[in-house]
Amino acid sequence: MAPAMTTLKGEPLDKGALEGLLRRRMFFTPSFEIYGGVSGLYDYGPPGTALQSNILDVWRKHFVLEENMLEVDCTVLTPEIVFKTSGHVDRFADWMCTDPKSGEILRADHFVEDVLEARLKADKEARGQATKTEDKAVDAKRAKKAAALKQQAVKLEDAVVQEYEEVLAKIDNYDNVGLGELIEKYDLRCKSGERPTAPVAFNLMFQTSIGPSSNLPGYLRPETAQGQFLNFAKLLDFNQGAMPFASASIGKSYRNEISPRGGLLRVREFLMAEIEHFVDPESNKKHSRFHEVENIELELLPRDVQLAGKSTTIRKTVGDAVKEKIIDNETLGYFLARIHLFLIKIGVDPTKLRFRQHMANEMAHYASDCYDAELLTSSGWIECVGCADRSAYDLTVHTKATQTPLVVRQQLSEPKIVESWELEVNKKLFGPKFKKDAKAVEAAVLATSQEQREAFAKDMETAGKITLDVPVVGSVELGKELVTFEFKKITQHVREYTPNVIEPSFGIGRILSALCEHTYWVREGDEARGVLSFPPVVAPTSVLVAPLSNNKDFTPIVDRVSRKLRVAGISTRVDASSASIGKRYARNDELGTALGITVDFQTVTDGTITLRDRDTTRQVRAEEDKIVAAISEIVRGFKRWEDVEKELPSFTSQEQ
Ligand SMILES: Nc1ncnc2c1ncn2[C@@H]1O[C@H](COP(=O)(O)OP(=O)(O)OP(=O)(O)O)[C@@H](O)[C@H]1O
Repeated sequence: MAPAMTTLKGEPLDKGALEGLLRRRMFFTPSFEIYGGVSGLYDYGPPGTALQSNILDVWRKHFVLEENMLEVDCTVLTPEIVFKTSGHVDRFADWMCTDPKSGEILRADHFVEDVLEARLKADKEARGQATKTEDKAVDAKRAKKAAALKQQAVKLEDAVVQEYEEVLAKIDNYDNVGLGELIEKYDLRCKSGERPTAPVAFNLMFQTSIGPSSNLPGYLRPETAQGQFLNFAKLLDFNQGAMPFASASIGKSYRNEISPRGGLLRVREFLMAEIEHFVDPESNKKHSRFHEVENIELELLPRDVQLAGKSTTIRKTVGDAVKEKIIDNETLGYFLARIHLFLIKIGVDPTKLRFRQHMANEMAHYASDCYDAELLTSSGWIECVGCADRSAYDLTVHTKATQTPLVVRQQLSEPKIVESWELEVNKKLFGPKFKKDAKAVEAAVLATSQEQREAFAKDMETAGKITLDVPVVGSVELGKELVTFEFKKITQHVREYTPNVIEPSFGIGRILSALCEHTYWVREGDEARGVLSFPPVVAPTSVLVAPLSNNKDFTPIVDRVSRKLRVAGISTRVDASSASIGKRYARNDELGTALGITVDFQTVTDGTITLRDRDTTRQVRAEEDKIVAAISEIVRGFKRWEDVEKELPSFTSQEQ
């Protein structure tokens, strides 16, 4: 089981208090609430929206700008043929079962997980109680009673506890049959007391139809990736044919989750930021910048550890993990390290971050290896970034389906002699014979593989014709007069290959939600108050500007300071309300505002203002321009509060 969740200061997390804060301060809120809401749909309020856009800003700088990625923005609406080809129509599904009595729909793996975890929890509590009674037993009679209680209270045998823990460690590896067997073996019951129905596949995509005639079926995309793959040839051209390169995209995705839960953790509409890094498979997936990250240490939970029923991570440098093949290749290792650095930069607690390798059955249908960046939350360890090696799967299937070569043509420095089945098409006869389908038929002939050509050459010799399946057109017969096959030795000046793809895929809502838990703590005082210690680079608002009172002399100064901050591109919020300065600070601590400026009577006389740090509540005092410059450095991540404190005189006030 996942360890108990703590706050930034190591206290047990009061989830209810944090949720109350996030709701009260409108970080996010259920959509359509006044109509009763729809589960799995959330709106973001002002601080949530600002936090999200700051996380995205860091993401763009950390990945897109740093690596010259080609950012695209593709459509959400996607024709069915795309997802049929990519395999999503047939396989993008979760296992679902039903409570036969109440009709409640359950996600089968979550159901098994929940029941086993609840049993383990009850067992743990019972054991704890029995031990306490035992400790207190001073005479023989009471000791006997305590022993009897222990017998009664402990419901699970040690071996069963171990079995449950082993099942939970590899829960993602079970398919419908496996989950069904677990339900039967452990007699798992729904809330109604009944056993659920056998798990069946439920496709997670939202179906729709495009256009008024309803004859073009489509789906809302469940990931942004396909748009990037379909544009591969154009992107390669844009990149002047240079490999490797990466595309990136930020956009909404949609999944009809069986049972949304955990607030933003499992929703039906969510923002993804995805990278598709295209790499030559013959390069051993080496990465030219690997040396920059090879000494970074990661907490890894490899597949074999989980299969052994364990969940203890191993700490390794990325360099060693790649050498030892715990991480398959440099490019995958490079991105895991870059993901680690990004998450730390935005404020994720490094002690609540691990990288878990997928088990064979858990991997999406397109992936050949996958590591998830998981963050510890009050709902346990949650996947927030998936980093999959999608091999050449997507580009290959789309090439086949469309006869559009999504490949790289690499000029060889030395020509290569290869033996190959070549074909010749008689274009003059194609037009009259196939009319409007001529182009499609020709493309299908040209797209045939070496194996197909060899078989067709034999068919042509024996039967004098071949039969070819042409997408959309159907089955077509071609005689010798239309196409001929010949085995030739040819000199190749160009190597043609389908790139492999490494895909880091970020769920922004999950990251944001986990970040709120990781940065939350409670400041004790006359009244305990929540604080969200976001790093200044992502804090929803960088600076609070607060006049000490509503004295009219303060107004022009407040206006001038906030204008200067705005001109410097620093997000600012003026709070000239009548609440005490302490209350205004506390409100902004809950909002995660990084810094606070106060304009007071001294400002009117000597032009100095104070600057307060949210986390320490310590203050410095200096001239307006010096303070604005210091804020600018902190917000851009160039200086820390401690550096500013060394440079500017400190200031003490009663209400910090
Ligand atoms: N329903 C969802 N709500 C919020 N974020 C999601 C959801 N599904 C996926 N994500 C985010 O998108 C990222 C990439 O999606 P991916 O397909 O790898 O997820 P997944 O393996 O299907 O997730 P899970 O197993 O938790 O359903 C995830 O790491 C997660 O952050």
